[in-house]
Amino acid sequence: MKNFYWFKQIANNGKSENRLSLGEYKRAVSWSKYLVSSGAEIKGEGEEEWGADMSQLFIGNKFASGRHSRIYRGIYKQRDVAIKLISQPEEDENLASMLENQFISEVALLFRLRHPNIITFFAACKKAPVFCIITEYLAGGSLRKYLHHQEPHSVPLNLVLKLALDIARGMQYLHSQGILHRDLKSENLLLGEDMCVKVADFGISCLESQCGSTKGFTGTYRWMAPEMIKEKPHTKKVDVYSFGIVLWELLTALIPFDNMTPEQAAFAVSQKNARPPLPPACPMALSHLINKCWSRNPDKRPHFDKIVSLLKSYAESLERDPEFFSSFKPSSDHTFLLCFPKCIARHRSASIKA
Ligand SMILES: Nc1ncnc2c1ncn2[C@@H]1O[C@H](COP(=O)(O)OP(=O)(O)OP(=O)(O)O)[C@@H](O)[C@H]1O
Repeated sequence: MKNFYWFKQIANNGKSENRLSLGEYKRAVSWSKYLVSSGAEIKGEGEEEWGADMSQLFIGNKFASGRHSRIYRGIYKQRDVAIKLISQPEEDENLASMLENQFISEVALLFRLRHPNIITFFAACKKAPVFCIITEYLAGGSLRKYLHHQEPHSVPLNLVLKLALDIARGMQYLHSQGILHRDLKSENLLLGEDMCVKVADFGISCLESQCGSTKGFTGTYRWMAPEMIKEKPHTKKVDVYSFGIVLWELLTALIPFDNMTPEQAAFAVSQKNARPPLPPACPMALSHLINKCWSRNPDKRPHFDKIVSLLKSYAESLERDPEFFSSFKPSSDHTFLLCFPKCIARHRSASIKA
């Protein structure tokens, strides 16, 4: 009875497409029985703050999967939510304890984050071997899915800048909180209303003061900074590298290194300093920024504060003048990012005089 109550379908006016298939229902029940049997029991560090009130949770369809998770739509306290269920495998103790640690760390980080470009966390529940994380549901799906449906090189520049600015603002906030994301990629960027992007999936994120080695992490090589591929000590700048790759994705709508396996891409990036090819039509200002972001030397990569002010000025300039990018050429020296946005103001007054 309790199971039935907990897994009450999302009604949606009784439309059949919102019903769980028998297989999905059985799987959901099998993963959830542990949660249900614990009721709304509150245990463990911090759980009194983030522990879900199970009587308010309704699970609907499974709509996505991660490597060790299944993501369901649902309703929590009358809000549309996504429920990530993570199940520990019985047969692999190491993986089970890694997943538990990831869950604890993801919840602890999400709990303290509040920003329009970061996914909103509502609650979580923990009853080994199943854990759940309840967040706002973002109807637009992942940025990767969106790009997959676009023709290559077809996303308009004003949209590229808007999306990039949302991501950069989310990352600027994250870094201001002393947090490294470490798995920034288009799959972990979700689209909400009005094409607003939100950063999600904090499974391998860490507080800068506590980031240990990445040994054993299965991050995503195509987006991964060379120092992280080499399992060397790393800083916030690993996210700036990944942001450079995401910016390239926005401009091309392609998957980075799609002619290589992830391992080949990792080798090419870390050993041969390979990067995805910049499209010939890429505005020089953006190729300059991307090149800075994915520099081999982390110190040469700009901070998100700089990236945000740069993208904001580009977006404003493009709105005022649709030809802005064809005339604007950033200086190739390293002072460009440092003197920005004065450089743009100087450039604009020079071109007005000319
Ligand atoms: N809140 C949400 N709203 C809409 N879609 C979501 C939401 N959360 C997750 N998704 C979808 O589910 C996919 C997987 O989610 P997520 O990355 O959080 O799972 P994961 O287990 O950490 O995956 P992996 O470890 O394999 O990267 C996302 O790429 C996205 O398509």
